[in-house]
Amino acid sequence: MSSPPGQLSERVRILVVDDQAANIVQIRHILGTELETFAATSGEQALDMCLAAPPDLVILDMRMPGIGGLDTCRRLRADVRTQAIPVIFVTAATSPEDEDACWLAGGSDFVLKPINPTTLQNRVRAQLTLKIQADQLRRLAYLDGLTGLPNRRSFDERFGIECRRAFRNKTPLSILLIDIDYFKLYNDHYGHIAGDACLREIGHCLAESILRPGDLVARYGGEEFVGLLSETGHAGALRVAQAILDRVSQAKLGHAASPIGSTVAVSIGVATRIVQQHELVHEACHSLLEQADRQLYRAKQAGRAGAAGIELTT
Ligand SMILES: Nc1nc2c(ncn2[C@@H]2O[C@H](COP(=O)(O)OP(=O)(O)OP(=O)(O)O)[C@@H](O)[C@H]2O)c(=O)[nH]1
Repeated sequence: MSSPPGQLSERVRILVVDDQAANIVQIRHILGTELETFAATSGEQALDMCLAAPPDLVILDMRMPGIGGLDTCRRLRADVRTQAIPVIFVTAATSPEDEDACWLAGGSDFVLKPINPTTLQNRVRAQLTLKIQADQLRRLAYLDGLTGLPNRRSFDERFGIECRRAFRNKTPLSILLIDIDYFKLYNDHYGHIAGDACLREIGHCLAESILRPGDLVARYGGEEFVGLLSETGHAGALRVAQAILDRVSQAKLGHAASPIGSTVAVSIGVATRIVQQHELVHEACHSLLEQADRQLYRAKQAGRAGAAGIELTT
């Protein structure tokens, strides 16, 4: 399959799902070797594969034993981890009801059997082009352009999800607010371009210190970053804060204008809480952020280059 220049240059992965091995072979042959294809022979297997490593496109046989193509598509759409994967149905059915069922299940397009190779190639190309563009937009919307870390919007969305999870499971949730010390003086002394490079370097230090898969580190705004540590009690959060202080200190980024030392340092405010049954989740989480901000202020007042924390038990 030859792709339009510049459109499908990324290495894309396509999952072909059909209970008949011969159909899988035919589709893979039509798509050629330029695109990476892999196969599943049931809806159940396809769902597992999509969760383990989401493909860029699923080509799905409508009628299969087990959960079938329509149900497989519905389940992909119902899960946030897989809902953005486009699905092209392959179907022998031609009635308007069957067509409708494909769209209603969340299909992006469909191709009739017997498969016309050119039709399949063109529809695959169209869906992949849209998917790549949508991925790029998502990246722009959710990543901070300067540091490459998740941005404030990513944090806000994840914070809401983690607050509700912490409330359901009665597990502690910790927030770290991290602020570069005397960053205005850094900018004044070295200039804004060096300031931007410093922000990138600190972002890198944070990403290396906040390591658990469920954790998130994001740029909160300006020279402030935020760490979200799910299922983490106060002692654990203070340990992560110390790891950040150590990592930033090891980076030895010169700060000749700093009143407190010769290298860039950060201050960290830490707050931990278990959301109680009687509380409104939204308010409890808002107060967690507020408390982390107060602790950051305390860390600054205490001389900077350190952390202050509070464990909230209401
Ligand atoms: N280079 C650069 N500077 C930024 C960016 N965002 C915010 N800043 C600067 O960060 C500085 C923050 O200064 P302040 O809030 O006064 O705090 P500070 O100098 O770090 O002092 P303390 O926080 O009290 O230790 C300001 O000079 C902002 O212009 C950015 O994206 N790039």
